[in-house]
Amino acid sequence: MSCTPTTNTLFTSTKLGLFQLQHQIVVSPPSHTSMVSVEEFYRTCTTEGGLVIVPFDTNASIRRNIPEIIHKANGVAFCLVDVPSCPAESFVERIQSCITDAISCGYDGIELDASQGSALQGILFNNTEVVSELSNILHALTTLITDERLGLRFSPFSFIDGAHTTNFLQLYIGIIEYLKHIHPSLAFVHFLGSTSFEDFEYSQNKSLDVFRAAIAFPMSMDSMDSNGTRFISSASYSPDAFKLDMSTRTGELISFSLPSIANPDIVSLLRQGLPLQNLPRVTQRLSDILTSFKGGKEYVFDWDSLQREQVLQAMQCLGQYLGQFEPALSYEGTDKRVVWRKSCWFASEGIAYPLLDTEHEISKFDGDLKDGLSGLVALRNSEVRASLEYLKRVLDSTLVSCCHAIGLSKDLIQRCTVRYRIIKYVAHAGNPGGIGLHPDGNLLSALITDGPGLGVYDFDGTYREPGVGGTILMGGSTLYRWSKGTYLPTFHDVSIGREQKKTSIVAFFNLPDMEDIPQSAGPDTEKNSFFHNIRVIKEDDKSPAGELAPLWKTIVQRHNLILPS
Ligand SMILES: O=C(O)CCC(=O)C(=O)O
Ligand SMILES: [Fe+2]
Repeated sequence: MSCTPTTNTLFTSTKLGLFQLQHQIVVSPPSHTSMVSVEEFYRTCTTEGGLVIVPFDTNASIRRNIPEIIHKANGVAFCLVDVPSCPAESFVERIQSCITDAISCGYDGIELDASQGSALQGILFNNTEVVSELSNILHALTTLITDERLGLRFSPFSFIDGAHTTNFLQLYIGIIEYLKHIHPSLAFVHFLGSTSFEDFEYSQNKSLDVFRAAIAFPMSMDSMDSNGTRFISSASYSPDAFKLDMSTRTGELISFSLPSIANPDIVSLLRQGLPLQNLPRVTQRLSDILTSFKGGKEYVFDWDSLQREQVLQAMQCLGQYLGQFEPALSYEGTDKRVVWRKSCWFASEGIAYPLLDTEHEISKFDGDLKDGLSGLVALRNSEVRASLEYLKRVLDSTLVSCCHAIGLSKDLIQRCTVRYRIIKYVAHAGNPGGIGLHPDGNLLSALITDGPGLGVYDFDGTYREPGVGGTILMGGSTLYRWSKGTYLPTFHDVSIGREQKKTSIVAFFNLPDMEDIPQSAGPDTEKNSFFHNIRVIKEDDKSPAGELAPLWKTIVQRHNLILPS
């Protein structure tokens, strides 16, 4: 991740509302990361006279200190305000009090958060009159702050209550038109085109051009002047993307969120064309994932206590919902074991995309349609949907880290799809049962389970039972094939006792079907792509003479297994 030193307009002085900035890079650390010390971060953040956006901190003494630290480094400090889960009736009052407080702490301006998960986004998009609702809210704030000190943050590609509002493009264009006409001196609009997960930002790979163009109109995008409302974009930029010279093309400000945490001197690194670092914790995790997958072992992402509580609550909700299903027999594994289970599945176009909710869309996925249709019915239950969306976020976040670890290209990650199966195991007519030993037939699986039963069989002969306590990541047989044997699939089974009940959710992350896929660099230098055909892979996985045969042989030998023929 390095590039030649840049001399583009990114590093020229520019106006933002009342302020003169020394460059066009915006530092906007996310609020959810556990920073070692918030104050320490801003102390080491070399703003070089740029804009720094600071999430509103509930700790009053931190709130008071940060603007002064930023001002000492010649920066301009805006405070990002949101009142999480605030009901619509008290929103204006609560946000007014945050703004008053932030101004008294010495912030130069305010960024109102209307991005995914914010109270304002919820209020606006649950309202049929989005623009008039926004107009009322902004009107109530003008007594506290002038437009020149105010910005707004949006994430247009995110979803609300599980789906995009049907006409979201028109809605955002409507908002921009309104802002241009009624609040022409608004400092900026900040559009996010990426989602922040625990370790990495995930680009939605959708262009923000339509919003850029709406702000610039009637001028063209590349002649956007710096006097009016500025456009700030945030789209998981890496220094490589700077070769595109975005800022020169559009005159916009470029915002960095998650990468700034590990690189508080990001402005100077970008100026010098130096690579950005990952946090030491992330670097260590990527290396541990690689080691695990090279040995065919699972990798577990631990939960903190809050996450554990939320995960188990969501799992309980899914378990209860599945309780009403008719049980069905699982497929026969290699060892002919079967288990009664209640199950359905959900699909999404990819990481950070909404769960699909039409039969037409899910029918393209590799999975039995009957269970897929049960999934569509489940999504109509708002509690179930909320639990699924929460778990999807947890699972997606671990998948993103694994993709980085195994070196899946940005483009290829975007083309992969995910199917989420929820399973409740029930006693098999009073008899113990299970799912036979197998590797999953896809690229990567992320699994959360609320009880014991999962067993992992290592190539070195060790057996482990990773259970409740973390998100379990396993390589599949497609990862083995795609990586030309560099990563081994994780062989596992499920054993369910007489009285035992357990609920699991498995995210099956896979390459696009029936397409040529570029392969990772491996020992075979001649063949750099392979044709991915799920059906052929699944057949070959089961065949005693297939590509997995030597792997089966090792597992059977090392674990002294006798598989029924
Ligand atoms: O439920 C579990 O613990 C594992 C499920 C599994 O291996 C599968 O569905 O492929
Ligand atoms: Fe499995």
